[in-house]
Amino acid sequence: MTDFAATKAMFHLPQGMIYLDGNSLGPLPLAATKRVGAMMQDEWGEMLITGWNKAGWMKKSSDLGDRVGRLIGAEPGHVVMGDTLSIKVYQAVASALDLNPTRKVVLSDNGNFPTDLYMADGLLRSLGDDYELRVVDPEAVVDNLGDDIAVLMLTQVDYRTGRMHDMQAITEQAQAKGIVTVWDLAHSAGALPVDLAACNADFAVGCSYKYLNGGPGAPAFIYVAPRHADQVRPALSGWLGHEAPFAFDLAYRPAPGVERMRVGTPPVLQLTALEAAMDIWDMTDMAAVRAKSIELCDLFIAEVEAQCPELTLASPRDGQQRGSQVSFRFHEGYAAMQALIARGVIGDFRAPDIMRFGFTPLYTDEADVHAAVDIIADVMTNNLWDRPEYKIRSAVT
Ligand SMILES: Cc1ncc(COP(=O)(O)O)c(C=O)c1O
Ligand SMILES: Nc1c(O)cccc1C(=O)C[C@H](N)C(=O)O
Repeated sequence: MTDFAATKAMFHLPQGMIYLDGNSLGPLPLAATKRVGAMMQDEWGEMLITGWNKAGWMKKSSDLGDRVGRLIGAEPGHVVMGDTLSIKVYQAVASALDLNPTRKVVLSDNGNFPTDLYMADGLLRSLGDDYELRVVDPEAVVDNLGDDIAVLMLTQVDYRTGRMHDMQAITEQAQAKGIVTVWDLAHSAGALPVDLAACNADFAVGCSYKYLNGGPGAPAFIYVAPRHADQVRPALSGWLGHEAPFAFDLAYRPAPGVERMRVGTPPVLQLTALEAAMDIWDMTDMAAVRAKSIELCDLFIAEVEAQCPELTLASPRDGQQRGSQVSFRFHEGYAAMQALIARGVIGDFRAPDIMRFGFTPLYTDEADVHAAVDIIADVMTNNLWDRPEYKIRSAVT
């Protein structure tokens, strides 16, 4: 059981705004302001360098890794926080390739978030001309699990449409072909129950600024399965992944387990904000979050389809096949989203024509869905999007 009215009261939700973009950046947990303020004052301010020991700054990456790990079905001690997701993708793919040294191909799909493809491409280019990044349609992944594939790198939930890959089935099929798997859980962690251990996943990565509500720039996480954790060789062999960072040895020796995936100094202010967010997650049950998320998404789809025939559903209709977002296609989707934002309904736009809305039961309820749909219907029925100022694209969309 989760008391969603209680969790909603724990966030700062600006007056007059219906926030449907927690799939990109979660809102501020009220306790974070005080907690980060106190950390700055009492720890950074008063303790200075001694804070690393006295305030336990160095342990935060693994303590929080375990708290995030609970939401994604990781074995305790097998998730660590740090760096950006792009970096964690690079590390996971590099280590996965290293476990499969006779093969040279990384397989992914064209629904993946571009940075994952860019990072894999950059890594493979540095390894030599005989390495290849092969990108296929999401529906063609299973048919392309050939004997030459070393690593399968997929994002479980498509950032544009919310379509989900079946992690358990695909992992099993890939491993049967000798392929090592890397799952990006950016749109899964905090959005739906994930069970990495039950899926026998090899590596997983994700970010903490979306559904987890750790704030802009919050650190990423990485999971390495227990059977690989003491075997993998980190490609980014930073000193904090060393067995004895403060021995200052000139030779690199990896730390035991997933700790070796740490690179450099942890972002302590961001980790402190994430602690406040995880206090809320500690009160929740992912099965209840999932049930509520499907209810909210289904309600939104039904109401939008009843009132806005101009919009075409781009997400799977079946809640079990969908993450925690709903996307609609509209030829002037960018302008329509700007018109909505101007009226307090915050979603986002993904090229070429997708209007994307995230549903986050911790702080979004049925009343928000009804209120948002009223405004969407007004914008669509009365063509309120058709104004030149809504067509000027900003740098960040
Ligand atoms: C699937 C996925 N991977 C990676 C990223 C980005 O990673 P980073 O935190 O490095 O910006 C995002 C979103 O920004 C994403 O949706
Ligand atoms: N990480 C972001 C950023 O730094 C700025 C703006 C947006 C983002 C995002 O997270 C985008 C997101 N991954 C997406 O699904 O589109």
